[in-house]
Order: sequence, then structure tokens, then C-alpha cells
Amino acid sequence: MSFNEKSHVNLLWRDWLKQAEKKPLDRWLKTWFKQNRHLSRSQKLDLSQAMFAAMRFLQTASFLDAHFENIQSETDVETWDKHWQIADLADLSSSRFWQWVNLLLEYHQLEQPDCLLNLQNQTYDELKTWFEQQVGKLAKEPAAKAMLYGIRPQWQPLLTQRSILNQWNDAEYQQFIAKQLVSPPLWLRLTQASQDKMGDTVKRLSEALNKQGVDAQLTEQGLCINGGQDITLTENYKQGEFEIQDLASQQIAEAVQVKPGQKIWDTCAGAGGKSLAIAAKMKNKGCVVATDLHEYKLAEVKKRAKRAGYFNIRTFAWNGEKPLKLPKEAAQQKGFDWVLIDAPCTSAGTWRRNPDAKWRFNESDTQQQLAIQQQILNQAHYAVRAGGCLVYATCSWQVSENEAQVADFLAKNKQFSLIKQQLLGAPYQNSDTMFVAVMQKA
Ligand SMILES: C[S@@+](CC[C@H](N)C(=O)[O-])C[C@H]1O[C@@H](n2cnc3c(N)ncnc32)[C@H](O)[C@@H]1O
Repeated sequence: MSFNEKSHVNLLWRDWLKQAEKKPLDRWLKTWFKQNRHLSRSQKLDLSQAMFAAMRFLQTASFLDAHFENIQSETDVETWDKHWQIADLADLSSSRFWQWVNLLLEYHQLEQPDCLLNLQNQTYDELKTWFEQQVGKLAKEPAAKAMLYGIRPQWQPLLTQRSILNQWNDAEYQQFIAKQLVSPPLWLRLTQASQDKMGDTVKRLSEALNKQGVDAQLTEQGLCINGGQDITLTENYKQGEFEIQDLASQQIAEAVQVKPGQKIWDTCAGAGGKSLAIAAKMKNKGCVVATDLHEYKLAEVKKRAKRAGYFNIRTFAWNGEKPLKLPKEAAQQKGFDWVLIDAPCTSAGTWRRNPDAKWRFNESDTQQQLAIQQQILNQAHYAVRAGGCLVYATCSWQVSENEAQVADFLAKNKQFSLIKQQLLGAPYQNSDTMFVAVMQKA
């Protein structure tokens, strides 16, 4: 490791800290690498890996340093957290910051990027000796223990609420927080609906991807990718044989048990992940109406539908403020068979994949999201036909955005009854954590 490479990781961290408003890390890194074109592909991968680790542990590193310097005692983690902000990290030298991150990676037996391994020196050994003496004590205190896994103390009551509702035992809770330390794999969904997840088509695809240098793995839940070549460069991707879609997200689409010929409204379609998965089951018969607040996202739906060969998806802009003006065929049958609300939310269930997002999360954002979710539920439910179903989903594990919203909706709309509601993904599966509820209209 040359002096330059060492300084890159420090420079990278300093530049990230300097942003007034923190952009999503993957986009920010892309721009940063464009400005540092001399870096090789493997250096970029190594630096990205370090930055993702930094996002998981940035508060933990800050806490350990304050504790090490005797600024903070481990007994009042919650009080310390109330006053803590990301800007405090500017007072910590970059190399010390990275040493704490590296120590935490080592402690959790996670892969350590080369650029961090090479920052190990005498100070690192001192920090390590101190950490090893302290960690037992820290792990006995719930808030401090969670912080060792990058969980902010103020999120703990929310996590406890989830854990009680789902009756997680200690092992499940531990699994949930441990899973927050690693990104889930990329899950693939075959475009030609092969319901048999271990069938011949998927086996052939898995072999073809492995031959092209992609680390594809066939599991009981389906096909997932753990690294290797860029999957979007493979022939199979170019031919439209599969879509990249998280396992929990696929399960939300599966909760919409549509039949060919039916009418579906995907209210918050975004770039169309669920619309496409739903259309895959319809054999181009019936209609999927995909709406979203943002028209540019709908352009992506159209592009993806064309690539997959689905001609029954129609797109409209809709902002959730008024009921949708029904297309003729849905009006004739007095509504849609299925209305899916894949609601805007805090996205807390995707922090494994996007750990930087957790630092953009705050209570007032949650309140804002709760209000939008209620508004969309209030306006969209009119479009369900008698006997049809409303499916409400989020990519959050927070009870307030999920079971509490459903209970509130059902209390106000007695013509709907709950068929099922379920938390999907981590800790039960190696994916994002999401929620789905199916409600039927009388
Ligand atoms: C969870 S994302 C949807 C993801 C998408 N269904 C998929 O599977 O890829 C939520 C979507 O809600 C949209 N949205 C936010 N506020 C909205 C509103 N007031 N009315 C309609 N859509 C809204 C966002 O633009 C975003 O695309």
C-alpha cells in the first residue's frame, strides 16, 4: 500500500463529511470516483467497501472514541446519543476514525478492506487492547450493545416494539441486529413466470450466470447473487430473462394474487418493480394501471415493460390527493380487483443495503411519511371493487408505519376486513425487511 492509497481513504472520508446535505452514498461515490479517475477498479471497490463500513459504524466509532478519551462513560449512552450529531466526527482525526471502523469489522469478523488493514499501527494496537477490555462490559448494557451493531440508542424503543409484536426470541433479535451489518444478496426474479423456484429454467440461468463470472446461488427461496461480475452486463440480463428485485419485494407482489384478465392499480409504482412482477402473472390479459407522483419514474416503467414484453401496463401521474379517475374498463366493473399501495415510507427495512440512509432518518420524517401513507390509503381505497382487495406494503419494520396504519384504516373503513398481515425478510430471510397487509372489501 502506497502513501497515496492511505491518504485516499482519509480524503474520501473528509470529503464525505464536508457535504452540507448528505447525498445517498452510492450516487456520491460515483461522482467522487469520476473526479478521481486514476483509481483502478479494485481500488474503487476497496474504498467503497470501507465507506459502506463507515456508514454502518460511524456513531459507534464516535462513541468509542469519546469513551476511550474519557469524555463519555458507558452508563449513559442514551444521554450521549441525544446530543450526538454526525458533525461531531469532524473533531476526530480520519485515521483514528478508520481505526475504530476497522476494529469493529475485526470484532464482528467481517471482511476488512485493504485500505483499512494498512492503517494498522501502534495506536491501533493500543485501541484494540482497550476495546477488548471494554467490550464485555459494553455488551451487557442493551443500548451500548446495540450500538456495537450500529443501532442508534434512540431507535431502540422502536425496535423493541417490533420485537415484542413479532415475539422475537433473543436469537431472532440478535439475528436482526447482526444482519444490519451486512448487505443482503441481490435477488433475481425470472420474467417468464416460473413459479417453481428450483425448476429447470432457473437452474439453467444460474449455471449460465456462473459461467459469465457472476456468483449466482440457487437457494430454496430463489436465485441470488453474492458478487462477481456486474450482473447487468450478462447476456441473460440483456435478453430480459430476469429482473433484480429483493426477495421481500417479490413476496409483496406475490401477495397480489392476480389472475389473467383482472384489473390492478399499482398506486405508488415507482420504477415499476411490483407492476412488472404482477404483470408477469397476467399473460398480457387484463390491465395494470401504474401511477406515481413522479412522471420520470413512470417513463422507466414503460421502458422496463417493453423490455419484458408486457403490453397491458398503462401509466398515469397521480399524487394521492384525490381519488383516481378510473380508466373505462375499471369504471365499467365498478373498480379494480386489486389495489396495491407500496407506500412511501422511512425505508428503515433497507438500511442493511443502504446504511447511509439510517443517518437521514428522524422522527419528523416519520411523522411526514405517516401522514402521506394515510392520505394515499384514504384516496385509493375507493377504487377497490366489491369483493376486491387492497394490499398495503412498506419497506419499513416500524410498527407505526405498518400494523398501526392498518388498524387505523380498518377502524375507519368497516367495509374492509383483514385477510393477513406479515413482516417479510430479515430476520427470517436474507433480504431487506418489508411489510404487507391484504384487506378485502365486502
Ligand atoms: C416504496 S416506493 C415504490 C416502489 C415501487 N412500487 C417498486 O416496486 O419499485 C414509493 C413510491 O411512492 C411515490 N410517492 C411518494 N409520494 C406519493 C404520493 N403522494 N402519491 C403517489 N405516489 C407517491 C414515490 O415517488 C415512490 O416511487
